Amino acid sequence: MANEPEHIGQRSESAPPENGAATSQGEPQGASRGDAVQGGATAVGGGAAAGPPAVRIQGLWKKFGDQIAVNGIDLTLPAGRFIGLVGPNGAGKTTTLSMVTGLLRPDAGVVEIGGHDVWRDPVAVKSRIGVLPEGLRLFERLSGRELLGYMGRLRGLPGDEVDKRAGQLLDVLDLAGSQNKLVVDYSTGMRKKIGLAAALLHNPEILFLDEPFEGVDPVSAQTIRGVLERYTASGATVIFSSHVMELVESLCDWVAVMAGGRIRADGPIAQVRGDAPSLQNAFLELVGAQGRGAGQNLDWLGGGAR
Ligand SMILES: Nc1ncnc2c1ncn2[C@@H]1O[C@H](COP(=O)(O)OP(=O)(O)OP(=O)(O)O)[C@@H](O)[C@H]1O
Repeated sequence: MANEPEHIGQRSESAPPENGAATSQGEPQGASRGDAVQGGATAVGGGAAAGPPAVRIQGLWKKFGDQIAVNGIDLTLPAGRFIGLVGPNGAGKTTTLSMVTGLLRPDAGVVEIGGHDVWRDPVAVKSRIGVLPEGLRLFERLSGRELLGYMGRLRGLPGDEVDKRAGQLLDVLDLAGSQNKLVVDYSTGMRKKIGLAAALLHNPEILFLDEPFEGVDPVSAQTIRGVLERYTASGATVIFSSHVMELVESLCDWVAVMAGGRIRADGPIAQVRGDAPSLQNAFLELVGAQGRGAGQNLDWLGGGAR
């Protein structure tokens, strides 16, 4: 199990909750590389700050009908890191993040945030985390400024503190000019930014972001990046999912690779990258996509040659 020091080269997944998913235990574990580089638990003990890890996941399972979305994962993510959760479409990233942040109840498994059980101790957990979920639902009929005011009060912050923080976040995220516009009229990127501001308002210890850079222009991406780097420099933890490997490689110091509902590798970026020239190459190898054809069967496709 991931909570015990494991031998490198051995990733043991937990048993399924009942008999439902037993067949998956017999599936091939994907690239052997994944087995060789998993390093969450051992590396945490080997130098990260003392105290509980940011996230400890044990035997986490979720099925939707016959579809196993998350296949009994064990994962320990250290505190104070910039962590990327990567994986192909349908890997189980959003389902995992939803269960970790208390938005979706697992079929089985335990999740602890900063040593607190997400389902047994939700108040302690929710005061420590900020979340920018996928498909963020916002109060559309509030202005950006009103939304932050409301979220700040929900978090129990005094009104003048909410005003101060909201004003600063709106400025930094370049939303000050749109603060009185209704959220329903915000663009995709503006929604991401106001969602990020709402997630940061109470100064959480751990920030979970599902695809924070999707639909965000390069200038705003740079701004978000700066805010997140400043945030982690204070010792806080960012955990975000992404498909953009260059981004993960340049931003993160820790990565977990998911595919088919399982963790294929996790640990410091350099360790997961190994001898591969880039994280992208390592990723393709880990998820078994290396050498996948680029549409050779589409022999009819070639509009330019007409
Ligand atoms: N509410 C749901 N009902 C049925 N199946 C679901 C549901 N949510 C997720 N799934 C399935 O679970 C699997 C994992 O989906 P998930 O959204 O967690 O993947 P992901 O890694 O976030 O993918 P992407 O990168 O495309 O966003 C997929 O096969 C998906 O179809």
